[in-house]
Amino acid sequence: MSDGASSPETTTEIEEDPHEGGFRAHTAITTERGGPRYGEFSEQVRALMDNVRYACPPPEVADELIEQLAAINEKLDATRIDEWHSPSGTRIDLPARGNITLPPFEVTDVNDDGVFATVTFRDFHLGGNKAAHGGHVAVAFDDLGGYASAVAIQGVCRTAYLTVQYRSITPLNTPLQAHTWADRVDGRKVFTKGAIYDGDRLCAEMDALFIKLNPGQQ
Ligand SMILES: CCCCCCCC/C=C\CCCCCCCC(=O)SCCNC(=O)CCNC(=O)[C@H](O)C(C)(C)COP(=O)(O)OP(=O)(O)OC[C@H]1O[C@@H](n2cnc3c(N)ncnc32)[C@H](O)[C@@H]1OP(=O)(O)O
Repeated sequence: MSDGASSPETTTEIEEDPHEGGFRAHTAITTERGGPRYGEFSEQVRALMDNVRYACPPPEVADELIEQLAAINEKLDATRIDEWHSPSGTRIDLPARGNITLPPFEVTDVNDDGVFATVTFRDFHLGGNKAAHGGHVAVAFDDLGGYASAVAIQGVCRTAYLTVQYRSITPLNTPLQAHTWADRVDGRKVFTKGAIYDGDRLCAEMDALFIKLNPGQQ
């Protein structure tokens, strides 16, 4: 991420972030939560999902995997904490801020023209016939569009609507160029656009409205 990037209202200490609503008006930004290997941990989870998407385990392997996965889930369950303190979504040093539910993206620049990122849809984002699932494309746009809106209006926003035009196949396992930008700001409303390219080829476009949250808004 560029050093001079403007950022929405942020906080590094959760204690400084009074929680007044169901969706915080501040975004925690961290680089240490979850420890130095949280990125590797996330990547192992993505690899697991990639493998599961294409796995056809014979019954005896399924028996073994179920036991191992149950043990892993028990261990993970014991480490669960609340949404506001969890590393996922706050680790700006990691792909998709360490949120494994998002298509992994790396923000390459944030400037007056918006947010620029490289996004890679994985095997587990398969829709069909080697193309990314349209819903996952929308997920990438929602997060990166929310980011561009937050930067433009200096506060966390919620999506009011989001339309995607699927112009051509969005390939898997290919670093794609994503760009989202605030096209127009009108009070709390941020009309935001976006595009994802595979080289010169336009894969998808976004047209969305994000609304800045009022203080304490649920
Ligand atoms: C240096 C490092 C920096 C790093 C920084 C990293 C930080 C990154 C920052 C950030 C990244 C994270 C990004 C995440 C993004 C994800 C976002 C989501 O997925 S949100 C979940 C899905 N969305 C919902 O669940 C919303 C459900 N809907 C609602 O809650 C409400 O309807 C809401 C908030 C959208 C609006 O409700 P109201 O009560 O606040 O406001 P009202 O008065 O209804 O609307 C305000 C204006 O907007 C128009 N409006 C509202 N909805 C509209 C619609 N669907 N279409 C057209 N206009 C609409 C209205 O007509 C009104 O316009 P008039 O002011 O009168 O001109």
